[in-house]
Amino acid sequence: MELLKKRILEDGVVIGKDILKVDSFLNHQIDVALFDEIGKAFKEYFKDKKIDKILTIEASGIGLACVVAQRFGCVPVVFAKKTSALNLSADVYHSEVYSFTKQRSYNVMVSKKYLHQGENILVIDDFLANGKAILGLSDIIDQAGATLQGVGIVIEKGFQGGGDEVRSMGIDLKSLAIVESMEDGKILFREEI
Ligand SMILES: O=P(O)(O)OC[C@H]1O[C@H](OP(=O)(O)OP(=O)(O)O)[C@H](O)[C@@H]1O
Ligand SMILES: O=c1[nH]c(=O)c2nc[nH]c2[nH]1
Repeated sequence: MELLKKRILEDGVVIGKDILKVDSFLNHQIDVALFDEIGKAFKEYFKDKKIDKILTIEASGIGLACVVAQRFGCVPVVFAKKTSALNLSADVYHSEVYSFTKQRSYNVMVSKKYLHQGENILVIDDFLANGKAILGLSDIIDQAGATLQGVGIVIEKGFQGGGDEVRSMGIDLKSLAIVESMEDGKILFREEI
């Protein structure tokens, strides 16, 4: 998505070897007009799929999942929770997810009330790095007996390998921008085939 790549080059900041900071438009302050374009791009890619629900993981995926859901007839958005709470049902699907940015594991949970056997699920998230978040969500979808129809990611860091692992599992993964390298702070994108 050219608009997104241009924005990453203009406003993205490389931290160390492998963190791309895009919090001025993607995951802290949010550019709603850009989100709308992102929603359109995912709808265009997944337009032939029947989608009953969108699944994401808190926190950064939630806003994106909502704009994508609007493009699929306002299907429900469900997000996996990273911490337990008094208002979370005890009857949950759960999976262990290691957070690359927080450097710790979470037992992420989705109430059994909100994912059902036979449902067609589109997973949406802001970043794909080592792939742990997507593998955890895929595991939860399997536990529910639902079907993972595809995964939409805004920024994949191709050099961390998670995206290629997800593709090798036969999952239909669409990343709107794939960063191939960030050496010396210079962002290079993977050529699209
Ligand atoms: O492919 P992975 O290695 O799993 O990395 C990608 C995940 O990391 C980020 O979540 P983070 O844990 O930073 O939480 P946040 O959404 O609260 O920022 C991002 O939102 C993805 O969910
Ligand atoms: O803002 C972010 N930048 C990153 O490089 C990253 N990797 C996983 N999750 C991420 N979030």
